[in-house]
Amino acid sequence: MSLVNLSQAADAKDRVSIFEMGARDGLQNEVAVPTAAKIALIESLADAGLKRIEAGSFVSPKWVPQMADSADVLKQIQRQSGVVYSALTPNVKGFELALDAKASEVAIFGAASQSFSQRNINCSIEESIERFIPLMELAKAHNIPVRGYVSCVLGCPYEGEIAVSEVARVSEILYKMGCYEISLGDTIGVGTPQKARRMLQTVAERVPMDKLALHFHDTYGQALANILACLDLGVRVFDSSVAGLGGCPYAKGASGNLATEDLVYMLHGMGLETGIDLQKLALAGQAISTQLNRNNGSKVATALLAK
Ligand SMILES: CC(C)(COP(=O)([O-])OP(=O)([O-])OC[C@H]1O[C@@H](n2cnc3c(N)ncnc32)[C@H](O)[C@@H]1OP(=O)([O-])[O-])[C@@H](O)C(=O)NCCC(=O)NCCSC(=O)C[C@@](C)(O)CC(=O)[O-]
Repeated sequence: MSLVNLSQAADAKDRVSIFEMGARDGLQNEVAVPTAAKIALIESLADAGLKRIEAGSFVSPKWVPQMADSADVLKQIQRQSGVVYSALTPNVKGFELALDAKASEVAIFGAASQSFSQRNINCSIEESIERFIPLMELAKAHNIPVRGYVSCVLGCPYEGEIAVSEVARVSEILYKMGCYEISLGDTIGVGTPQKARRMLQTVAERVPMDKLALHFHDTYGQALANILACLDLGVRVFDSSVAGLGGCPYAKGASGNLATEDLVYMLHGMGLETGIDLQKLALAGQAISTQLNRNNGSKVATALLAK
């Protein structure tokens, strides 16, 4: 049996939803990005047709100073109707700040690895779940949708291999707590196609496939292959980062998410719709790359803009 039923994936004229991570997952690792540049990035992403944009995070500014201006960013962006501007919130304090800044939705973030949980949010997996309970209650009371992340689904920078059963267990807990979607994060980008596929299949036994998203960092250049290997299982939500920005400050060596431009190019090539204008997206990625004085991490954008 072939790894991927490409014809089935390509025949499905359905839409794919992309959650853009550049302004949060991307910029959380970059020093001294002016607030105005973050705002310009987010506005240009919405102009390019992105409908789901993670705009910042309300975490401790001592832990992640790069995100300390998230309230200013969310308060100052010109919003487009139909676009979701979300923020990470690890606890009630973060949720209250996100609410005040009028985030359209928030995300809680847990992990399938105890060591990563401890390093990233200073508590065990079980303690993190306890912290999320009052946040979920508040979100429900305010009618704010909550997304859930599970990190280290294909490996941990501190523990190595992570059991897929543990990924499925944590995913199911977050889903049953009320997260409307669970994003499965290959935080350090070590996954390969068959592993990714097996992991998704196992999680989908406990959380419906249409409530799952894939969030693959591209450290080893496997992210696009992993997504391709998972597409025919029915997953239709992917997290990616314009110009391949980013990485996690608590996962040493982790590079950015898969570049959104590269993902969109592949999906369009397969006949799948994203609603994204690739040329505008490439220009948005180039602008922030120039601002950061770094090479554009998207091969597709580099090729398109060289024409
Ligand atoms: C979770 C905490 C806060 C626990 O940190 P802690 O030190 O255990 O928290 P605490 O409750 O003891 O509070 C300590 C201080 O932080 C403040 N504080 C407490 N909470 C907040 C808040 N929400 N916003 C602002 N300030 C906050 C609090 O007020 C206090 O201030 P002080 O009295 O010392 O001045 C900390 O560990 C933290 O901020 N971690 C953030 C880590 C992070 O942002 N990591 C990157 C994002 S996750 C990621 O990238 C992975 C993902 C999602 O993309 C998926 C993937 O790729 O796998």
